[in-house]
Amino acid sequence: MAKDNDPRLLRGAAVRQRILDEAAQYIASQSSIGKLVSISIGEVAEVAVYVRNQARVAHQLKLPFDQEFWGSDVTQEECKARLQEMNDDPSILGVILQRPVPDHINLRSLQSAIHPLKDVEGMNPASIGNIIYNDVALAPCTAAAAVELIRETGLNMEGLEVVMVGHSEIVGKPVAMMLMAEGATVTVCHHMTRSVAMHSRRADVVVVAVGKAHLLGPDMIKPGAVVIDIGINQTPDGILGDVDTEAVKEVAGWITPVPGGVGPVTVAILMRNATIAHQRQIASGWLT
Ligand SMILES: Nc1nc(=O)c2c([nH]1)NC[C@@H]1CN(c3ccc(C(=O)N[C@@H](CCC(=O)O)C(=O)O)cc3)C=[N+]21
Repeated sequence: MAKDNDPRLLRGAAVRQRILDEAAQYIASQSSIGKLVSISIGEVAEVAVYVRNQARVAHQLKLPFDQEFWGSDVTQEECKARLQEMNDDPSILGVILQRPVPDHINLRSLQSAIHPLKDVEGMNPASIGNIIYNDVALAPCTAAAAVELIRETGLNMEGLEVVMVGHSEIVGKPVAMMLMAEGATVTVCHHMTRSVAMHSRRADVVVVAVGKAHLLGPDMIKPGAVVIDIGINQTPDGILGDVDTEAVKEVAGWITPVPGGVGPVTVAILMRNATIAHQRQIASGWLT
């Protein structure tokens, strides 16, 4: 196992603390602030882990927090009605809808039902479009966490060759857009890409968000590359990332561990997004 002070490990702790300190300061400066509500539909292990950490950190920050668990038999109409109520509830600051949702639920329709000013994950189609215009202030949390960790290396992002492995709407695509906004040259690989290795081997930075344990091996990166592992795979050996960390860290220049890398920063970004939503609600005259 990597030693704690292994310089090749790009840990999330320092980035997380900076972001949380800023959010805590903002929250303390407000006479009052609404609550962040996290909605889960059905039982999903990695969602439970995420929501538990949201609750813990919100409590530390003194940010009011609520979690709602909707049964996997909930109907689309019931979901939309509840989201509409939340949009109109002044005690609620923002809403995050955990993924995945049961197959019978139309996720995009629900994301659209969360008012953009309460959309703390930036996944309402009206919100995610901002990223195309380089407005990345309020972006999907995991994607923003990956970008913050690349920035932590100190590498100049302009012209940086980045390969994003995975093209999900909540991670892969936002990461690609956000890094392009920083001037990087981004290649996005996915399940139809003929050879991922052909692309990843020439990359300065490889970001992996596929959901396949140890998908990325040491032969798939060039020496000194930055490797950002966004995978959270439940396996009989515990939670593994999408990268074979022990083998890849012998070749990489930096590599984010799982746990201890992107995950903790994701939670911090969500808290920051909540404070940004609050500022936007004030700017829009919703709040005084
Ligand atoms: N709309 C939506 N957005 C998400 O961002 C989202 C989601 N749905 N569904 C579930 C996944 C999973 N996810 C995690 C985030 C942080 C940790 C985390 O804090 N991990 C810690 C360890 C956690 C622990 O073991 O306590 C770490 O990696 O160090 C885990 C999982 C976000 N997700």
